Amino acid sequence: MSFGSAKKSYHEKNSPVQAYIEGNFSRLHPAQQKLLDLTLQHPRYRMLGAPEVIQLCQNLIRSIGGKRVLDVGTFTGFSALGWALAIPDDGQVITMDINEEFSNLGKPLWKEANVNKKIEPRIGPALETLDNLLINEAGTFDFAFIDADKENYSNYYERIKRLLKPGGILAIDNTLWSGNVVDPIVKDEETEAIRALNSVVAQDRSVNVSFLNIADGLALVFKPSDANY
Ligand SMILES: C[S@@+](CC[C@H](N)C(=O)[O-])C[C@H]1O[C@@H](n2cnc3c(N)ncnc32)[C@H](O)[C@@H]1O
Repeated sequence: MSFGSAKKSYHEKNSPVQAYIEGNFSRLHPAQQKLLDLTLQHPRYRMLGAPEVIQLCQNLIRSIGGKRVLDVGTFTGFSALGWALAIPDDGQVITMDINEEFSNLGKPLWKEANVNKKIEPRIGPALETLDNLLINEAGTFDFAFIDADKENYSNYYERIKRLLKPGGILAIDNTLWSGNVVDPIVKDEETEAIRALNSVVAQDRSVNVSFLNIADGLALVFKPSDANY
């Protein structure tokens, strides 16, 4: 089996199907489009979240009336901007990264979209930020997006389940990892970490799940409205 084409970066794919979907259904705010264009010039642009994943998650946030969002992995702030645009004025996005500089690209666009006051960057290892939030804010978040270091995906999952409100939604990005998760030859640490997380999610009967073959793979985890954890 060949995974050659699947291993191309999502942002380098340019199929007619993708062009059709983007051409007809993309609803990026002008500030999102600017940040997308700017980030694509960044040397590490491959880390950028896929626009249709961001749009899907924005729609989920709007549908559940989400106000408080956790964003694990800020990079240039493209995902954080999406969540901030989807929540009301009194909402809050806590976005986490170990690198403070990446988000300097996005901050002027957060301001341009007039959502900067809703976004709170927390610099440092996301695991520490989540542990600190667990002290007083368990069960208070409507939506979370995991998109940082793959080795910690299972740790993020376990913490975020408790930080979400009953009825809250968690989206986990890159769960296909360019197809590597189904390629038995690939055994690097990141691939193994994503496989381990996928296996935990697949077997976790305390949540509802959907695994989407969109962009680089997206696992959606729904905390039931009667959850008691
Ligand atoms: C894939 S990028 C995030 C992309 C962003 N969500 C978007 O939609 O454009 C991953 C980010 O996670 C950050 N990161 C890596 N390890 C981390 C850690 N232990 N704690 C917090 N952030 C981390 C990296 O610095 C990088 O900016």
